[in-house]
Amino acid sequence: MNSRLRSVGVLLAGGVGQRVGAGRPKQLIEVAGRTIIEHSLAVFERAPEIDEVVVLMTPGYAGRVREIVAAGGYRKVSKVVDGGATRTESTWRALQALGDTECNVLLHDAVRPLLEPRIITECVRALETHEAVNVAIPSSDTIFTAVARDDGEVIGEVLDRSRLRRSQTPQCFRLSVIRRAYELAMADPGFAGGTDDCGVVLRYLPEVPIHLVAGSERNIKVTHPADLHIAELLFELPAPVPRGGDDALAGQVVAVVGDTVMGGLVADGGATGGGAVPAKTWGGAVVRMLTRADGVRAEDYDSVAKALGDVGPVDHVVFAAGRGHRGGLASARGETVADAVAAGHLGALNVARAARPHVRRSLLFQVPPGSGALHASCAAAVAALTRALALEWAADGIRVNCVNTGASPALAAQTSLDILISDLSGQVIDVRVDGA
Ligand SMILES: Nc1ccn([C@@H]2O[C@H](COP(=O)(O)OP(=O)(O)OP(=O)(O)O)[C@@H](O)[C@H]2O)c(=O)n1
Ligand SMILES: C[C@](O)(CO)[C@H](O)COP(=O)(O)O
Repeated sequence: MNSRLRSVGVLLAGGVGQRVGAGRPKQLIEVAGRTIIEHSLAVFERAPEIDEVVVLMTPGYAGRVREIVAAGGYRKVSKVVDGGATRTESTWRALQALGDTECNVLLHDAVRPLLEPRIITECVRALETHEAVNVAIPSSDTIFTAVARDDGEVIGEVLDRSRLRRSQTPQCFRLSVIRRAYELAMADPGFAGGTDDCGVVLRYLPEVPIHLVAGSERNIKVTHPADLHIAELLFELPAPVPRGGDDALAGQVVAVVGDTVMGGLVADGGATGGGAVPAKTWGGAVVRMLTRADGVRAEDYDSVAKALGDVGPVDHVVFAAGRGHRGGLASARGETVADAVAAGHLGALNVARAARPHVRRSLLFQVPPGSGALHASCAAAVAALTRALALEWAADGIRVNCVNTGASPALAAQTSLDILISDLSGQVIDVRVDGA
């Protein structure tokens, strides 16, 4: 089969969100700093496998989506179309909007904003050899049928859980296949719609096997009010970080501001004191260390801006200047508090501001180990900065992440490397403790 087909992501956002009951479509509610639909848009925009995105929006709200698309710089969005009265009708309208050229179609509930890039990758790969693909996870609950009686419901049959899966999205098809299934459905007076697109293919093209790709517990559908809170919390949970190889950063330039976290690491790589040094442990990148010994103090914006300006364009900037503190706040000296805030929080803000004109790919904040209220409040400030800045810089393709480092510089280095080469953004991640 043709593995070079275009892949079109279709965001089904035509619903009204009656069960959430917010008085407006739930996909326009903000979670973790941006609307639910924008989270979904961002995942498809960033996915290298996706060529084009089409949005089906609740009638009356297409203008709002166009504003979000323009403000966020979502260049893959080609059309914003009015959705239909049901999910099925919205899919049908999407298929009519897609033209005649064969392509892969990934139909995704816009209200599943936590879709992982890995799932898109696996779906598009599966479409190279299958015409229909669904995303599903096992059920951790026992599922049974309910039988109605006069005095209420009773259990009918307990189903074999090992064979049950919970269906998610995207549901993915060759365009000609899903279109054919829908044409047959629409011509069938007995077709009463359904709750998903795979059901339509299963019913009208039973000869087409629907291949399964592993979904994720994170990929929830915001359906009820409580799901808004769950989604908010899930956004704060670190996403899985793929493991980077030894030369993952080959050909790239990394500027590291500070050496409280990374000093030992770069020495391992053969640092010779402030210049450009090839650091094996940094995946083959050229690392520029900008340290206090060279007059670069994170709490002093001008010194950071000058140093980064002298380095010029860099692929990644790493903030490694925070100083971890331990002990109770009440007994801390004034200078200790000022030092923690200056080097940690203010330093992170300064490095971000100074890095912006030069950084091409990502900014990583490294939070050193520490304990107590002083340390926790500085770490929380950097975490909040990470999430907010990731949204501010997303339109320019610059990712922002944070790693809570542990005692081992080697593990901090590996986790940091993994984050730099990933496509994660807005993530606050604890260092890998397993070294895996
Ligand atoms: N006419 C419709 C109905 C639903 N959807 C989309 O299908 C996805 C899953 O549907 P659901 O969770 O049921 O959303 P709503 O229909 O908005 O919710 P409710 O049933 O509570 O009104 C959502 O992204 C929703 O916007 C759609 O595109 N067109
Ligand atoms: C497509 C779906 O998300 C798969 O689980 C689900 O069937 C949508 O159902 P809804 O009733 O439209 O929310």
